[in-house]
Amino acid sequence: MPAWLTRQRWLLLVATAFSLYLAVLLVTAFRSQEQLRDATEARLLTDNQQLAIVLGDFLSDQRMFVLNLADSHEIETFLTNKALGMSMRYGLNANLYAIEESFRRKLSQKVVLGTQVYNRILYFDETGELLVDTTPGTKPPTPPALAPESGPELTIDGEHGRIVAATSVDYRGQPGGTLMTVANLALLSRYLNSSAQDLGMRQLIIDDSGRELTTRGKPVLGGVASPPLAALPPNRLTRLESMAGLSASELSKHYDLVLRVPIAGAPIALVTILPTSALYGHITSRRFLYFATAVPFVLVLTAFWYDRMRQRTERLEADVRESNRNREELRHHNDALKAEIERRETLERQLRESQERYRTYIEHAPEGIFVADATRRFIDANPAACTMVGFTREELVSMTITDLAPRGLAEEHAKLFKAVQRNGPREIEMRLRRKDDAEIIVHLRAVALPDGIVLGFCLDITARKRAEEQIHTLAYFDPLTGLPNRRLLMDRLRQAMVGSGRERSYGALFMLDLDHFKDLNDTQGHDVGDQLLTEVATRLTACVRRDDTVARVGGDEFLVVAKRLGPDQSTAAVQAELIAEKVHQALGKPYALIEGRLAHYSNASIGVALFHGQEVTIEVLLKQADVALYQAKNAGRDTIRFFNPEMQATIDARAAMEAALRDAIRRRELQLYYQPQVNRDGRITGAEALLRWLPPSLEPIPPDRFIPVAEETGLILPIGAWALAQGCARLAGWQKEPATADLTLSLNVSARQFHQPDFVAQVWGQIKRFEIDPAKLKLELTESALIDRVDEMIERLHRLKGLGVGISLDDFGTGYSSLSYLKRLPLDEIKIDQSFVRDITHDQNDAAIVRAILAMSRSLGLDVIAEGVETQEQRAFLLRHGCEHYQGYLFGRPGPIEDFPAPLAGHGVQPAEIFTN
Ligand SMILES: Nc1nc2c(ncn2[C@@H]2O[C@@H]3COP(=O)(O)O[C@H]4[C@@H](O)[C@H](n5cnc6c(=O)[nH]c(N)nc65)O[C@@H]4COP(=O)(O)O[C@H]3[C@H]2O)c(=O)[nH]1
Repeated sequence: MPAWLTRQRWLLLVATAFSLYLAVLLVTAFRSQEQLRDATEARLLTDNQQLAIVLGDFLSDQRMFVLNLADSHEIETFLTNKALGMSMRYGLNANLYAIEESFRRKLSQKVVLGTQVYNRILYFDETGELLVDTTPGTKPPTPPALAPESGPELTIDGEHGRIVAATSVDYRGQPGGTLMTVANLALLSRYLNSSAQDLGMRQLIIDDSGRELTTRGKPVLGGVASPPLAALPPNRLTRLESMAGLSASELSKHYDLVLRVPIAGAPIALVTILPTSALYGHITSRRFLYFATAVPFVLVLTAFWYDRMRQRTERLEADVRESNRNREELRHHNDALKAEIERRETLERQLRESQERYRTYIEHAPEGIFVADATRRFIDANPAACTMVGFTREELVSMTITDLAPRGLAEEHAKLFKAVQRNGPREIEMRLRRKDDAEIIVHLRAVALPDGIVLGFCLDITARKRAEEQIHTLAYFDPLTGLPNRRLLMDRLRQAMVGSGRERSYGALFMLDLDHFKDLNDTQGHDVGDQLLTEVATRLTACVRRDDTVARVGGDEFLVVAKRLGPDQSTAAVQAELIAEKVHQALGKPYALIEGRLAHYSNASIGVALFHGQEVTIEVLLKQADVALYQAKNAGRDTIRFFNPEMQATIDARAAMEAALRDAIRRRELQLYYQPQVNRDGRITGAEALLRWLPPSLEPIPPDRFIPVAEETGLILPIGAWALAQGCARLAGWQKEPATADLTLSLNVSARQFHQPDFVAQVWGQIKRFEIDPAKLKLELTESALIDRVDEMIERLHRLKGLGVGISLDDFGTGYSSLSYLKRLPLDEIKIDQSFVRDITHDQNDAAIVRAILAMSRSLGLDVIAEGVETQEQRAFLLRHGCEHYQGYLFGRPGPIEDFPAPLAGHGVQPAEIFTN
């Protein structure tokens, strides 16, 4: 079945076919019914015409009858006698009597349908006198004036219900009077179809005024003339409703059709009125047929219309569904669009706000912010940037980044710019040229943006850099000779030892001491002594290779580190001896002091210790050189001595020290001394706990002697743990008394102790154990404790800070820290080393270092405490330059807690047993 032939279509087709079939049937029926209708009408007409002929014949008989009477021999006899002059009395009356008798006979003879046709026969003479009357007694009708030779005249007298026929009597060309017959008008009704009434039809005869003359049964018109009936077109079936005057008449209530057939020879007509049903009752009504014919078409049309409507409805429904779906989609799209618009508006608003916010940040940012496009041309700069380089914003936007480069650095700046564009953010320190041609150092953070734009955040670190450089120079170089000082020497020596191990070659440490230098100083003064030291430095430097190190580590003490002396000990020893000899000779030459006016001869004692990698620690190596120097001096000065196995005795002494320390620990000969720390008003704010070895019946052994041994041997770990517990116990005691509750306690932590992985846990354990306020505990760390595994140590410091403990950086200035490194440490306090404080009032360098440290600490927001303050001058100097915390003999020496100023001494809490071995 094809797709288009759906169930509905199938039904439609069947309905159409059936309807067409029905239509054909109906048309056929319609046509046959029409024929039947025509035939019925024709028969009705024929019937009526035949009846009219019969009636016409009847009337014609009347004429003939009167004509025949006029020609009767009785009348002729009469007229002849009359013409002969016979008088009435004697003959004519007899003739008239004969006429009358003859007439009477004729009357009775003329019978139609069993009824006598004529009622009366009358004969008038030519004057109009009635001669013969078959029915005397009633008023005779008036004879009409007939023209001679004219035929008989027939008058229908509806009023009197008679048909009067009159003819003139002609006697040999002379008028012989008038003869009249009167017939019963009702006789005509006898001819009318009696069965018509049964069929619902009525037949009547009307005159030319429309008056009803005869009727069978009840009169139809009720005696009233109906002119429209008389005016009906003859022999045609006419609908009453179409006729003026009849359409609304009483007649039209019962009848629909009328047929008038004129009757020949008289002014009358036969009228048949009938209802449609009487004529067409057996014929299916045309309306029905129309209707029946129309039904299939209507059905088909309806079906088609229905199908169309159904299709349109389906289409409409589909459209509606589609449109609903579209509307739904549209609504979704609309909602999504609205949400998107709202989201974008919010974003735009946020963007605007954020742009304004960022613009404000940028405008007020302390950092200089430069923006350059892909061609390196500045397109924006904030006020801080303009201030930094001295150009206005308008001037800057007409410049490129290389215009800010100092002479010779343009290419480097351009390269950096390209590198940022290619590889992303860069952080670098660089130099810039100001408008006044001054150079500044900036810390630049450059980031690349889309479209090649580069954003640069600059911090002017010129002042800091200068201070740093100054600190560095002052901290690592001997200001008199320009040689590295002890700190730098230690660093170089450590590097040399590491390098020696890596390169598998020996190196040597030379320790020199000028013989009798003190004498020169004392006799000629410090200036001359300084001249000698400067010259010694020059000669020493000339004796060694460029990458060897010559350092001045004390008044007349010099150290030389020589590297790469050979792969084996003997070669190295030879090389070292050569160098020592060379030095010895160089230093032994005369010195022209005081501008050549004083010739001075000086010798040096030299101790040499070879090293190979890190077979011994740096401290041991120094000790070895020291021992060798000691030997040289003992040997009468001006000599060179190598450290040798015999010198091992000194080392052994160290081992003995370790053993003694172990015993001391066991015997609990260690004790914490407390040295007060004060503020600018001299009020005690806390104390530093310092370890003391107190052997019975001997002088206390200072920590400088036993702590290095403890560190080397690892004994510092239990000692440090004990000191921590002891310190916390002391703090707990202080916390109990209002007078001491605010005191802080600084505890020294050695590098080895700090490097223990569980160190933070140990500290926390003691804090919990003694329930102390962690903020009152300060841990003092030296820079050397933080040099290895920097990130891990910084993270550990952060965890300590997280406990609430304070962190103090001990011996500041003696280490190697750069400011940028220090910035990363979470410090609370910096402790200026006593070596700087000692000569602060008369040594410009130390004073400058201390000033720089104080300024730097201020900028980093750190507290500063100066240690080793012994004099009021030192305190005054420090106070003047912003140092507000002090520690030193001026305020109190380290001592047992009992010596601590009352009432601060009392109330200690004894920790439990501390030593495990
Ligand atoms: N000339 C002079 N010296 C002053 C003055 N004021 C204080 N001092 C001394 O300076 C040193 C300060 O301690 P430090 O720098 O931490 O230096 C300490 C510290 O590094 C270490 N040390 C002391 N106790 C401990 C401890 O419990 N554990 C660890 N790991 N090291 C400790 O031993 C070093 C030396 O300690 P001490 O001999 O007690 O020496 C102490 C102290 O007595 C002064 O006005 N003039």
